[in-house]
Amino acid sequence: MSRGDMAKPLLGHGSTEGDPGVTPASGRTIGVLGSGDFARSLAIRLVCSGFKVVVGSRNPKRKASLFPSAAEVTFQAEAVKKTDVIFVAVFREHYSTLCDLADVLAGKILVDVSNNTEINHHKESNAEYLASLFPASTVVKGFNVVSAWTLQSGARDGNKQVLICSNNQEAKRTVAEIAQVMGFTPVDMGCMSSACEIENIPLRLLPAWKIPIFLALGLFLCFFTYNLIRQVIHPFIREQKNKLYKIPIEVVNTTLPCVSYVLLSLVYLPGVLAACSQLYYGTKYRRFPDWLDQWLQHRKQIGLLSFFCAALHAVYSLCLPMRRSHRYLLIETAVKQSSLGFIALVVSTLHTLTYGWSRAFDENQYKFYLPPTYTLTLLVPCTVIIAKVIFSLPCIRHRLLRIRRGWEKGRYVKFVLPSATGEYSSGETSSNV
Ligand SMILES: Cc1cc2nc3c(=O)[nH]c(=O)nc-3n(C[C@H](O)[C@H](O)[C@H](O)COP(=O)(O)OP(=O)(O)OC[C@H]3O[C@@H](n4cnc5c(N)ncnc54)[C@H](O)[C@@H]3O)c2cc1C
Ligand SMILES: NC(=O)C1=CN([C@@H]2O[C@H](COP(=O)(O)OP(=O)(O)OC[C@H]3O[C@@H](n4cnc5c(N)ncnc54)[C@H](OP(=O)(O)O)[C@@H]3O)[C@@H](O)[C@H]2O)C=CC1
Ligand code: HEM
Ligand SMILES: [Cu+2]
Ligand SMILES: [Fe+3]
Repeated sequence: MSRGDMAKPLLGHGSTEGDPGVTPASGRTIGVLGSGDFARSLAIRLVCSGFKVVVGSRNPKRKASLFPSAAEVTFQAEAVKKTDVIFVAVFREHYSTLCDLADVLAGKILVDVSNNTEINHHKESNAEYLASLFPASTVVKGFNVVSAWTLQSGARDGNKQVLICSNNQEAKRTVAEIAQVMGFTPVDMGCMSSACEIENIPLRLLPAWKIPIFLALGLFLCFFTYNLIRQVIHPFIREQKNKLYKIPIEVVNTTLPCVSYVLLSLVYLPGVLAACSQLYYGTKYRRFPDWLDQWLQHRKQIGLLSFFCAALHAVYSLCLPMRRSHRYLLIETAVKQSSLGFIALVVSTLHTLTYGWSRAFDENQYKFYLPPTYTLTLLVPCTVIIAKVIFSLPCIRHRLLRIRRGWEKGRYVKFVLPSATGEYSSGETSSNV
């Protein structure tokens, strides 16, 4: 999705002077249908921004106490009569229950703030559905990208942008003004056909974390089981020693750095695979397979989870009663933490190599022939580092850099024979920097 057009605000400086027929945004009465979380936060925000607010509820008496006293809470039909801009803070599933209001809503602006629970769950967007239920009203899509929490806590933190779309320019302008008075930055997303895209935006945030979180949990489970066998089950079977007390702290604290470490290397592995693919096909214009594309896009989240596990490990370790021999390790790991990224990967690996080397050949360390966790965690990171070193060899690096600037192997082959005109004497001419 291109974000370029999201950056420009809809209005310059919230000027309303030019329109004689339009009441100045602030001081206007705004309606809110529904009395849920979003409606409440919206009402608070509107009141704070100087608007008069009328809330329409099916049960105004019971809900009135939830709203600021400056907001009027009344029956749906009553509320709608008092205003011509109404926020519909009701779930899509309940839109049809509002149909009785169609007459009073005629000619007014309805703002659809709804989100979806699944991407493209319905054929048409919620806003288009609302518009089809109320053909005499004007529907504007907006505000769904801000959460009830952001509305209440103010737009200072988090996203200040409010994406708006509608088929009616005038209505869109009115809603944009309201957003601006409320302290948001309205962004014009064009006509109603953009509503579906706008509704799916909040959902995209979750899938970005889904795969990395499952990955981290999966790794955690694997390493946990592995360490459990080595640290608890093995002593129990071989020496009849009960070491269950080790589970909550020691086993977890051995598992966390391993997960963190492997996750960190998984941040760099897709870049290596990308380079392999580009070198193999000799072009950067060939689309990667979907899994690699997904992986490249999830690197940031994987990296953050890795950092999170390392931080948790650090907290665990610092809270543990520390043996003297661990001081040395502590200093070293503290140094490790200060330099994040690829350097951290290399340093962690060097550290683990030196620390794990002696263990790798010590037979006592092989419980049930299972190598120490250290040795195991080294596999992926070492692959990544070796690959990175190989790719930094001048000849390969040069080729990779050329590919990433647009040079293509295919074209090189095609033009390698000097043509009659001598125009393409070398492959270099086809690289466009
Ligand atoms: C979501 C996503 C999808 C992608 N899909 C494709 C695809 O379908 N097909 C395809 O061929 N590529 C694709 N790319 C690859 C992209 O163009 C980069 O070549 C690749 O991601 C580089 O790997 P990296 O991020 O690990 O590189 P980094 O680790 O960031 O960089 C590795 C080295 O290469 C250098 N480098 C990186 N990019 C460039 C550049 N553009 N010009 C010069 N030097 C550079 C860096 O300076 C560094 O030295 C995709 C990238 C992403 C994020
Ligand atoms: N919560 C959030 O952070 C965000 C919510 N949204 C959107 O805002 C809308 C409302 O969300 P939210 O406030 O969280 O939901 P709630 O469930 O908290 O509130 C929904 C409200 O709808 C009203 N309503 C009207 N008709 C019906 C009906 N037939 N059945 C049930 N309720 C009805 C109810 O008010 P009453 O009983 O007074 O009539 C109820 O309080 C949704 O479309 C959601 O997607 C968008 C962005 C963020
Ligand atoms: C302040 C920060 C840190 C402190 C105080 C710390 C402390 C410790 C301690 C005490 C141990 C021994 C645990 C045991 O054997 O039971 C340990 C092990 C380990 N630490 Fe850290 N650590 C820190 C940060 C990190 C970081 C950032 C990494 C890298 C991701 C890391 C990777 C490891 C690894 C791989 C082990 C070995 C686990 C095993 O026994 O198999 N540590 N750390
Ligand atoms: Cu886009
Ligand atoms: Fe949709």
